Amino acid sequence: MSAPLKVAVLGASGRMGAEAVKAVDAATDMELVAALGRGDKLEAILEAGATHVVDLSVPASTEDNVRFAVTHGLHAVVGTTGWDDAKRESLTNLLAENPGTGVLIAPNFALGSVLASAFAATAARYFESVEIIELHHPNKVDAPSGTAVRTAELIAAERAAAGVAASPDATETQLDGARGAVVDGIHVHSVRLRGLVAHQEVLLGGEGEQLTLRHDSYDRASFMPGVLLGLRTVASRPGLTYGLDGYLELGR
Ligand SMILES: NC(=O)C1=CN([C@@H]2O[C@H](COP(=O)(O)OP(=O)(O)OC[C@H]3O[C@@H](n4cnc5c(N)ncnc54)[C@H](OP(=O)(O)O)[C@@H]3O)[C@@H](O)[C@H]2O)C=CC1
Ligand SMILES: O=C(O)C1=N[C@H](C(=O)O)C[C@H](O)C1
Repeated sequence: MSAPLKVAVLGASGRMGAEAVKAVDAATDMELVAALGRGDKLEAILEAGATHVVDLSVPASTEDNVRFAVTHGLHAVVGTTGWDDAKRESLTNLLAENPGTGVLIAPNFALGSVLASAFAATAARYFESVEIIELHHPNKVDAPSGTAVRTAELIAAERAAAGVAASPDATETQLDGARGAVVDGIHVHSVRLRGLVAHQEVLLGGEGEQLTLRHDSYDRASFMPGVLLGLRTVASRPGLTYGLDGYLELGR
């Protein structure tokens, strides 16, 4: 049997971080060597001998955390939101200077969510209209969700490749925001409601019909198989992988 992966969790006291600490602790092929929160020195990861980092902190700190890990040759599995095109490009350049190091940025670790986004992208070329509704707990710090942004990107890419026109919309809005945010031409609506965890619907409309693809995370345990899959795979995938779909055989 190979030696256990030595894992450090960043954002360890948060909703997701605490769940990841439990999941890593319970995995027989992993050893939790550090659990860091706000204010802890990143050098503690090195002192603990970590080979892998899980970042589940906040958008304001995730870039510094991951760049620190990569600079020291540690593989990183990242669930924190806020990784826009410019930040991912800059990270790709840093990874080129540190060959052999892998980073997975996964907007959503739930396998059902990853599949739902892939199904939505496949379906999107066959429908005239498409919009996304994401629904989350009210303590979420950002909107739209990283998952919705990623889903919109995948849908837009498929529609562009198929030469599908923009969704029809003759609306003149009376109030700013009434039609949600627009990501790559796709309207995204964000709901924040007590009692929710993480949910998304992709609405696909055609003449006389609608297809709705909905995914629900009722518990943060739903994200843990994806976190563990990421940890087990990331070292064998040097460079940056954006989306857990990159590690799954989705037949696309
Ligand atoms: N990819 C996925 O599947 C999922 C991703 N997420 C994303 O993960 C992130 C965290 O979500 P959630 O757990 O709900 O948020 P929380 O606010 O519950 O947790 C974030 C934690 O990070 C801590 N923190 C702040 N700054 C730092 C730092 N510099 N280094 C280390 N830790 C720090 C916070 O401490 P303090 O409280 O003191 O600020 C807090 O404990 C979000 O971006 C969210 O969108 C969430 C669920 C699933
Ligand atoms: O903050 C959350 O809770 C979640 N964040 C991620 C996102 O922004 O997509 C993943 C999931 O939706 C839960």
